[in-house]
Amino acid sequence: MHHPASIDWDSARAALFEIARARLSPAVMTLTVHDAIGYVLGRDVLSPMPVPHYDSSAMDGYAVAGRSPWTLKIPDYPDDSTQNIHKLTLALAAGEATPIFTGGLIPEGCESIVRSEHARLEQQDAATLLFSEHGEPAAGKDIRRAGEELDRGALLARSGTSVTPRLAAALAVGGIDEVDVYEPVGVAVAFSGNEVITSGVPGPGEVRDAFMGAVQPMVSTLGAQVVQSRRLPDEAQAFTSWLQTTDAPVLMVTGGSSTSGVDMVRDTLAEIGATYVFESVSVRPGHPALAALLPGNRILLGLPGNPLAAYTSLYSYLPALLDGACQRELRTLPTAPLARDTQAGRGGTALILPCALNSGELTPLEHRKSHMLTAFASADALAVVPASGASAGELVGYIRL
Ligand SMILES: Nc1nc2c(c(=O)[nH]1)N[C@H]1C(S)=C(S)[C@@H](COP(=O)(O)OP(=O)(O)OC[C@H]3O[C@@H](n4cnc5c(N)ncnc54)[C@H](O)[C@@H]3O)O[C@H]1N2
Ligand code: MOO
Repeated sequence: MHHPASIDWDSARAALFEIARARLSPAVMTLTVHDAIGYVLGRDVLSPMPVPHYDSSAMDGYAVAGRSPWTLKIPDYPDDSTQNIHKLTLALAAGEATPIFTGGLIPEGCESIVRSEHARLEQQDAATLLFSEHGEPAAGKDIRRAGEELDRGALLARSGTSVTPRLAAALAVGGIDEVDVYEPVGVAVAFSGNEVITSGVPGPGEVRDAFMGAVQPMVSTLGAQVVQSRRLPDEAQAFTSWLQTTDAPVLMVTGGSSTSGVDMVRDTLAEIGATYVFESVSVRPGHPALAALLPGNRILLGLPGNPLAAYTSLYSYLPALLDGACQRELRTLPTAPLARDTQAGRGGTALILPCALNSGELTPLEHRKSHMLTAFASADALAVVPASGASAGELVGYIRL
């Protein structure tokens, strides 16, 4: 029996990242900033203006010039309270003041702001005089300057960045209406397993499907899009024809990946002229996971049939593939300390463990064998424990779920 060469988990991710970067090039489309939420920027976004774009008051109060007391000048405010009064200003000479609101345009001649709670007004003959109860304000006090956050033409967001609602808000403030984003990478998924049933309580020798219906939203959470999803019989010819005729940049199959010689995926790959990106990974669960380059610059991800192994593999490899496709850096994992000593996997491999993440600490959950899903269902993160194992308190990388 052929024993496929295993590579370590980091190398598997790096190899997939490289092949996706070289072979996939998702199209770029233009969307409004808010429709672009959930997509990945396909081009840098430069600021069309300085941010903030004008000098404004940071406080409600009075714009002043020169030293106190200041003679108050009041603009003609419109009766219509829906009007924008932020633009209504009166130029100031030394010794003058005018009311201003937070965000109001700084009038010509203004040197600083006296906050309303520090202001005292006194009527003297026809004039209203303004005094500051906080002493003379320093020059520039409570004035927010144009460009203090970004210069005109500065990078607002880099290509490859995911558009979150937070980024959309920052882009809108920067005066951006539309951005260029990558079309999500299309993923065709095939689920194998003649023993799999799709409804009801399974009898002995049958299993209820762990994938269909869950993989699709998971793939979109990870930033790609399922474009086709089907069941395949455990039959080499059906699998070969699916591989040959499916026109999607990424193909993903669950099950049939085992290295025992009774599973169909590996036998078929050589036949259709595929080359392995990796054949097997030194990690548990999920060592039979594989990736291959198919004719036509398509990439196949073979996920093991055991449900937890399939999902840990999906979360391990699809993000690396998408980082490559979107021409950005391969993401590095955040780290956190393990709550207890953890041994390496059987045969000295790395381990991927469903964990709770509490107070910054990763606690491995019970029921995490590769055919079990309850720990994964409630986990906050998948910890990646190195092949050497890790002691309590040691930092390990993790994937946030
Ligand atoms: N002799 C060996 N046997 C196995 C090895 C090995 O190295 N030598 N590896 C084991 C490991 S580890 C895994 S993981 C699995 C990989 O199996 P396959 O990818 O070939 O998947 P299947 O054999 O089709 O299924 C395995 C397991 O998963 C269940 N399954 C499959 N699809 C579904 C589904 N949609 N929903 C729920 N459960 C599913 C299937 O019934 C099996 O129980 O091989 C080990 N064996
Ligand atoms: O490695 Mo298997 O993938 O343990 O379940």
